[in-house]
Amino acid sequence: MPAPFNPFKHAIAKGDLQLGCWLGLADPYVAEISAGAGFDWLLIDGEHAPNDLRSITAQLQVIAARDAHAVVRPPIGETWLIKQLLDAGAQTLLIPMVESAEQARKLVAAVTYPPHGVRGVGSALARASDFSAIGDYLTTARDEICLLAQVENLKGMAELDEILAVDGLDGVFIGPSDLAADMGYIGKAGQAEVKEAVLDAIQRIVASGKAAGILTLDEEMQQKCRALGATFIATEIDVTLFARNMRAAAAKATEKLKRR
Ligand SMILES: O=C(O)C(=O)C[C@H](O)[C@@H](O)CO
Repeated sequence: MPAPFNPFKHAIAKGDLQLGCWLGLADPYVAEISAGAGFDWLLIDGEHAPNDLRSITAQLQVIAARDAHAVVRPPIGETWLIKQLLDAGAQTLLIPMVESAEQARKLVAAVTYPPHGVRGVGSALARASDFSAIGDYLTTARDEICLLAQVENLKGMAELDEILAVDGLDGVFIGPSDLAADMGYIGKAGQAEVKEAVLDAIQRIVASGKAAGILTLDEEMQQKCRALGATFIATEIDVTLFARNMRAAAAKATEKLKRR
């Protein structure tokens, strides 16, 4: 029996749009609710949210029971951390702060078993192999792993063409917030110069034949990125959705019931 089919990997390879939501509340209950909401993919954020291997695993478990696909972002693209996340059952990884082809090649090696890569063999213990129930996991896992690189600073943008030429990399995600900061517009991802750089990068990624992705709450940017051929677009963030609605609810109740 082979490794589980990765619908997200094959969908973005065909150019099929996959709509996603960022999960930063770092809770399996929220992940389960989100997984039933109708998004195609959910980003479990280990970079900016209070996630660790156990909380990421718990979210992988609940999402697996629904139709959404889990994408995991580690805080950094370290080989040992990638090994742990893949063994925990993550099949799609979004690696932040990729800024060179050499770095991208090391990431490809980290998700590939020897002799072509350096992923450590531990499938006997791993949720990824259904605890050894998937007999052909070791020889089929790589075919269903989707590796995505985040390019989100000026160095990475300058190296984008070389990064796109790396075999084994499925797609490139442009991070508008970090890119804006490195361009000198911190907190201003909507700055015209930033938007122009993002759209140019999306166009180059699509032209290279790899999948292009982004997270943007700006509906105009979502439409423009899709029009350029972006296939994995995150349109919401659970933290901002929750915080915004909680504040609005408190204000509404205060307005109606408590005259200060
Ligand atoms: O740079 C970006 O934009 C991203 O990588 C997304 C952010 O990390 C995410 O936390 C939303 O701000």
